[in-house]
Amino acid sequence: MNLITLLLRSSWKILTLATCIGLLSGVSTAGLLITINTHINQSSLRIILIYSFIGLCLVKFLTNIISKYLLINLAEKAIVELRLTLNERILSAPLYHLEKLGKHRILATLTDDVLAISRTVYIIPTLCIDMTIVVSCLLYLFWLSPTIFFLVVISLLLGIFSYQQIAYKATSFFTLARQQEDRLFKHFQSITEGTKELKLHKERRQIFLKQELRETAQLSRRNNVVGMTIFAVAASWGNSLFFVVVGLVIFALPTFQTIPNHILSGYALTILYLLSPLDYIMSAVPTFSQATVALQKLESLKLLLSNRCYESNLMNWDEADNFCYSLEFLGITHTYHQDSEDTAFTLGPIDLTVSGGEIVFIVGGNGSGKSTLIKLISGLYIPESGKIYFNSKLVTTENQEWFRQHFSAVFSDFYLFDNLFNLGKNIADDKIQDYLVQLQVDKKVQISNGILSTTLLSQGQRKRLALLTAYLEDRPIYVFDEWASDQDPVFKKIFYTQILPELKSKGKTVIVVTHDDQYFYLSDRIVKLDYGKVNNVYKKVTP
Ligand SMILES: Nc1ncnc2c1ncn2[C@@H]1O[C@H](COP(=O)(O)OP(=O)(O)OP(=O)(O)O)[C@@H](O)[C@H]1O
Repeated sequence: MNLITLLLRSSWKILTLATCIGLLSGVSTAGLLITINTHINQSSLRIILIYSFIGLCLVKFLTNIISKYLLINLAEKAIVELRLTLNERILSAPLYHLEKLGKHRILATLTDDVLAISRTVYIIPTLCIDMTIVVSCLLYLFWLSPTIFFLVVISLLLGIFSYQQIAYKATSFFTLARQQEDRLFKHFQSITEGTKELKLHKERRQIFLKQELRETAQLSRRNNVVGMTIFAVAASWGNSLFFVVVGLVIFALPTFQTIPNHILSGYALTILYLLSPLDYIMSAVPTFSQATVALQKLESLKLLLSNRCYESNLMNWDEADNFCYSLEFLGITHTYHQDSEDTAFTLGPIDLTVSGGEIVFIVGGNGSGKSTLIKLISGLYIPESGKIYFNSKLVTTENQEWFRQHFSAVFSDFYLFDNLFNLGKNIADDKIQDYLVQLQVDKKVQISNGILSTTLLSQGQRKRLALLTAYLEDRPIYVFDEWASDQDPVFKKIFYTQILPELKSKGKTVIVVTHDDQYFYLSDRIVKLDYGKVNNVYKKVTP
């Protein structure tokens, strides 16, 4: 995808209209130059020239404004669409792919790359008009004298070719600078997520600021400066080349053959006029190069290309079932591929069948694969091998999105949304208030129009609100990843002895990752994991 297709996709009609009006603006500029040159080479003042001059000034003024207005609108639309598409694609990309990229790369893309592309889109309006001016002026020069025109064009091509060679070198520095940006965002993430640790440890903070952050920022700055300087040199070279052409036309050519005065003045006037639009075009090239680097980055992250997943999200699925009769996993596996395959972790193959209304506990030591298993179970990871059947229906890449809609989950690294309306359900505030009382957070949080008054709470309280969200979702399968680990003993007991049995009595399937062995007896089944393999499946344990 390049910038032009991005703009074309936004609205090709506006682009065509703006280009036509821009063309008119360019032609009126050439007309103005012709009028001025004709007047300079005439002894008497002709009224028609004055009217033409005024008329062309007016056309140039109006077409300039209209064309720029249309293109600015188009540019804004393209940027909004790029932002929205990018966010949609991120959400539809496979979770494992996003985890591998890391938050810092995704943030760098959403901020830096979008900004680099936006900057380009903003200069496009003036660029289009300037290009039409250049083309119209060149046509005028051809009309004045085809022979001199070819001389000018050869010099121009020479200039463009040498400029391109230099520009190519400069782009490689922009690519290096962009790589540093990813590292820079990783440092920003350390600052926002590691504030407490950095505040507490002076030496760590200073080493981080001076060695890591400053070094990366300097490296990025240096590469950008080198790239920009190369472009500045190239632009000056191109500019000087034009004066060389003017010199050749005015001083050198007349010594070989007689050239009429109106042609000489026409050439000098037009070439000098061309300097300004050409300068703008040349100064726009670095911005274009940075945008190209940004677009290449987007494509290398495979965010714009994950069409398959994206389209599967847009397909119309059957309504999600409201009961889980059976959930079968046959030989499912997942591997976290590492640079060295020796350290890669593989979960599975796992065979497991869960029925509706069953409470299953998943237990095991740290790093045994419990969280990975529930990501596979809930359809967030696509199994590398094996099959999943939900209510006897085979789950495939195409209906993965539909499958996921049967789960409500509170993960250990959950995110709490304050707007409960985005659940797509119309639930009265009074009902939610009752739940807040049951969860003992009513003194801290109020609900108004489906929005929680605050989410700035203790981790245990936030988890209770996440549980409330899951409750309201009212889906057939519930998944809790160490939900009770942050709860006080009283509420932990309420969770295991009241909330879980209540869900079960409603026919919900409940899958709980837990270390709380004193409550193991409440489960219908315990799946014990040991380094990615199912070690044991215990049937109901008695207290
Ligand atoms: N995104 C990831 N990329 C690479 N490896 C990962 C990733 N997530 C987990 N792992 C590895 O997979 C293994 C299992 O991790 P997992 O989080 O599933 O374990 P767990 O049983 O939930 O552990 P804990 O009880 O500590 O939460 C670990 O060895 C971990 O290093």
